[in-house]
Amino acid sequence: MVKVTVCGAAGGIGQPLSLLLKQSKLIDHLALYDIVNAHGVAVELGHINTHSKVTSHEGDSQLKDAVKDADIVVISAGVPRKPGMSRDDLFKINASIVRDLSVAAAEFAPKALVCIISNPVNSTVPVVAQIFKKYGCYDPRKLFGITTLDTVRASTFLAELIGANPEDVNVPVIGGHSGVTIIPLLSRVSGSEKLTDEQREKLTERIQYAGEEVLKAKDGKGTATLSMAYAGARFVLKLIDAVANDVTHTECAYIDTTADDVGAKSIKLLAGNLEYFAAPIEFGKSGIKSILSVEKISTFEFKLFTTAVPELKSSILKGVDFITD
Ligand SMILES: NC(=O)c1ccc[n+]([C@@H]2O[C@H](COP(=O)([O-])OP(=O)(O)OC[C@H]3O[C@@H](n4cnc5c(N)ncnc54)[C@H](O)[C@@H]3O)[C@@H](O)[C@H]2O)c1
Ligand SMILES: O=C(O)C[C@H](O)C(=O)O
Repeated sequence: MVKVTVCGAAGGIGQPLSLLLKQSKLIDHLALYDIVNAHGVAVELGHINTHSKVTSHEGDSQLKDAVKDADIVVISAGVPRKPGMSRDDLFKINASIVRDLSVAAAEFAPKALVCIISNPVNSTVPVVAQIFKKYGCYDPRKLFGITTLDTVRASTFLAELIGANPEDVNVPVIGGHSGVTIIPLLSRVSGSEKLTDEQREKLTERIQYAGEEVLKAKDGKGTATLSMAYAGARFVLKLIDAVANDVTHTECAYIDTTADDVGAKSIKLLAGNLEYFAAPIEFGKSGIKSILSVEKISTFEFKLFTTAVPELKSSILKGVDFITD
């Protein structure tokens, strides 16, 4: 019996993400939670003739049932950016939303694999960790900040430039999910050696600021939703497969670097003591199995990395300090 709960299910990301999850044969129970409109979304998705049962849960009083005994809790609840805002500007509102939802997860689904989409991911992931620690049920292997959209974008943009099929390109993206903390490892993809230095720099900047590209194109009406739902589903469906079929998958995600002491060494060699970092990971039904090495990076990528570290450190601290006893 696999239960997946989507928190923020009536939102711009939550709706298409729930639709994509509804297509999975591996989910038995898809629970949709939002403070508004979850019922309408759930009734409609419930008409789709795929395996999972869909339930709706609206408002605080129904949060417990939404998350109770979930195997996977996905949090996309919160506010998206408006023009002129940074992701960090969302912290004031979204940190409290993510905190309250993770309190419910810690109380009623303490063993769940928890996936965070709500921005600023670099800080909201530490908020969740602090809550699970407070409730005595923290397992660093089970917490994931979803950064798959960065890999999806980097792969699309690189494929365009080198004339490859985008489906055959998979660019690992490390660091975090915001501006300069987004570090695409273009050098890991064969064909990228064709790029000139100028192309590499421009491409890296486009990947780092692709969220702004969508924000601008939507002209004040939100940020990435559909591509995020695609990316979120890609990650969560792999996690579901891991849970249901006891198999191992690989993706990049923003994780607690203590999840795997051995793998974290390569990050720590680069970064000193960063507590959270986006890295390629292998995961199975109990969460992270190993953090894959990020040591072999180019000089250009190492420079990106050193630029990212101060912002990552302060974003992590902001999330950690948000939860006090
Ligand atoms: N990780 C990523 O790569 C990535 C990509 C795109 C967007 N995001 C972030 O995802 C978040 C959601 O974006 P969106 O476009 O779906 O926004 P949205 O406003 O369309 O949807 C958010 C939903 O959250 C709900 N919500 C608000 N407070 C809630 C609460 N306490 N409990 C449950 N639900 C609540 C709202 O009712 C709404 O339905 C934003 O923070 C955005 O910045 C992250
Ligand atoms: O840019 C945003 O604010 C949303 C998201 O983080 C993105 O990368 O598209």
